[in-house]
Amino acid sequence: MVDVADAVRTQGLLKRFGQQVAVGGVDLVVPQGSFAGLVGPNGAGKTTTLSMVTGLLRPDGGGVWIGGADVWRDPVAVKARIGVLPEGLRLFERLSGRELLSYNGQLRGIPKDEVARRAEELLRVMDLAESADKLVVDYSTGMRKKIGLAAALLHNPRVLFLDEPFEGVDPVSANTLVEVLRRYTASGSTVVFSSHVMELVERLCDWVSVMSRGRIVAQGPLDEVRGGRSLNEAFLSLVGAHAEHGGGEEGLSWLGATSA
Ligand SMILES: Nc1ncnc2c1ncn2[C@@H]1O[C@H](COP(=O)(O)OP(=O)(O)OP(=O)(O)O)[C@@H](O)[C@H]1O
Repeated sequence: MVDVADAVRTQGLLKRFGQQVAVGGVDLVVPQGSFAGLVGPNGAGKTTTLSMVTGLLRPDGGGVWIGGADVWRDPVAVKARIGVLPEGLRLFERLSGRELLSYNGQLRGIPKDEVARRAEELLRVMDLAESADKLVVDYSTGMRKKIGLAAALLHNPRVLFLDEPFEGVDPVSANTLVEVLRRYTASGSTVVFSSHVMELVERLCDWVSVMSRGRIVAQGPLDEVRGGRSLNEAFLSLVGAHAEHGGGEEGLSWLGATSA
């Protein structure tokens, strides 16, 4: 049964690329109002999962529900409820930050005056007011993440999906992002973000899903998944650090200074 109290739920989500199973039957659950982290080693299937959950990549099997609505049967209704900051963020480079927000708001069908009001507030909160008329192509990595997040928030979605939102973002900008996201979840909205940075997930999240090799290997409230350890220790024991990456200290005997 699909519980509408869940912001996100997938059942048996499956994706193959040729012979390779990238996502092999994922049952992801994120309760409403969570600040949820999706973690896993490189290639675990996080981006592929998030792409299917947000309606960007068609699954080969299984289902996805957001607030109880089927993403692939009812995409228009679902897309009105979600905001997405995808990996490798593609933006309209030849627009200014302000124009980008205005264009996004109009695409979402929000009245022009309201778009302008929200855009100004978002630009101010994101510390982008001074760069609002600069072209996006001239933005730095952190500025791109911030304008991408502003664009994803403009229509006030109920669930926000962020793929590696803090990658390449300096600590000051990261703090700004965190403050905005905290305020957003405090009002009952849900954030789902993927990350490799365990300390960040531990600091921000109250819910964690751990993926390894295309499957969920642990999922639940942060403290339950940690089980009295640091999230990093729990993560390493869950994903089997040595098995997954083909051993640790052995090999590379040629690397480093030698006395010979
Ligand atoms: N378009 C594609 N074509 C072929 N294989 C793909 C494609 N996209 C992903 N894969 C494969 O699917 C697997 C999962 O990739 P995915 O990008 O979802 O992992 P990830 O957990 O997001 O990794 P990372 O942390 O490195 O970003 C990988 O083995 C990857 O090589």
